[in-house]
Amino acid sequence: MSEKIAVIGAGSWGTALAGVLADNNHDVRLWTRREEQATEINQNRTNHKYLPGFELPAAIQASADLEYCTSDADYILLVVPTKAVREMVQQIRTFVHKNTVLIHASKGIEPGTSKRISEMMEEELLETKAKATVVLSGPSHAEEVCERQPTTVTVSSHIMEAAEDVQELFMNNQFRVYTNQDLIGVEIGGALKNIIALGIGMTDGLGYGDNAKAALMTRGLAEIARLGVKFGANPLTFTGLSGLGDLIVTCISQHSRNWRAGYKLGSGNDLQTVLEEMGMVVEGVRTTKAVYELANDLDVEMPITTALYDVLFENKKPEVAVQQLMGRVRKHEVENMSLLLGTDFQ
Ligand SMILES: NC(=O)C1=CN([C@@H]2O[C@H](COP(=O)(O)OP(=O)(O)OC[C@H]3O[C@@H](n4cnc5c(N)ncnc54)[C@H](OP(=O)(O)O)[C@@H]3O)[C@@H](O)[C@H]2O)C=CC1
Ligand SMILES: O=C(CO)COP(=O)(O)O
Repeated sequence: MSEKIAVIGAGSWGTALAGVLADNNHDVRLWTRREEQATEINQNRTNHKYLPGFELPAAIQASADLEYCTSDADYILLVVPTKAVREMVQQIRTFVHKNTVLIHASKGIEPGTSKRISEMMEEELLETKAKATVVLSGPSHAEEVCERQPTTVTVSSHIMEAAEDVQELFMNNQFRVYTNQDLIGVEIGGALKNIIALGIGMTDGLGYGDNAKAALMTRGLAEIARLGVKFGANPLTFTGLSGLGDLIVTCISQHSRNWRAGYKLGSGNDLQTVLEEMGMVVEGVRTTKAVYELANDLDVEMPITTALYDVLFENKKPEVAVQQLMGRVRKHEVENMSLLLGTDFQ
């Protein structure tokens, strides 16, 4: 069945997901805040800034008119950087009604409030009630989705029926969608893997090898799970697509902006210059700040996040941060995880 779907955000991920939905014969309206980008997409079938070299499906209708895109949409998919989520929900909430399913595909935690994306969305909806909020997350770089390479993701919601509807919306032979009941775990895994990818980029920039990469990924996943479980997440979610899966792809892929930014930092560039050069969102930077604050408030041990925070915001040299991580007091590897598994999780 063809559904009407508004995609809010014509960056790389919003455009790629609009392409999946267009391939599935839905009525797709892609909102951009730039009129000239809407014209480019509609006339040339390209998005040269974010997805150079790709031809977009003819069925995507781009527009800078938010009302045209959202007013009678069955689904509204929000795909903007975390820092823009609140202002976008404020703009779309007059077009949300009790049958609208809100989906988001962003990955981040808000500094200052420590909120997940779905929490920010629900706050900004005020008294407006949508049918459900659903998150879509997992190992999925936009470029490979546009190439229609095999990709798997997870959708999660407190309302399982809505998650299943969203699964149906996106599923096709190249894009396989799983459901997961653990909304908290799915959002935390997707946001926090960016911190570890920045760290791995940094060690690559410093010239360290695969041992360092494997160490950071493994111990990084342990600290992501440690924080997630504190919020009631199911530890097994972190072994799934939105946890380990996304951690792997973001740490090893040539497409990862977080890895690339980390690499430039490890090669000696300063943060300001790196972010200006990227021209695309590097979510891990703000998420490192948010999670560092959260870990301190909750007294959760997150040594890799702390090391990254010191490099990004306290001018610590990356090589010094690595030495300090390696010189920490000795630990038992699985002790914490077995404690986690004894915790009451959903
Ligand atoms: N790219 C990917 O492969 C994946 C990305 N994600 C996540 O998706 C989210 C979006 O990232 P992505 O598409 O990659 O980002 P990009 O950097 O590719 O594009 C950012 C988009 O957001 C728009 N934007 C920026 N600030 C605002 C604002 N204040 N109000 C409205 N729109 C704004 C930009 O518009 P303009 O061009 O006008 O500046 C642009 O369309 C992130 O959370 C990311 O982690 C998740 C999975 C995969
Ligand atoms: O989340 C992503 C892949 O699943 C995108 O990661 P980057 O933002 O690092 O490119």
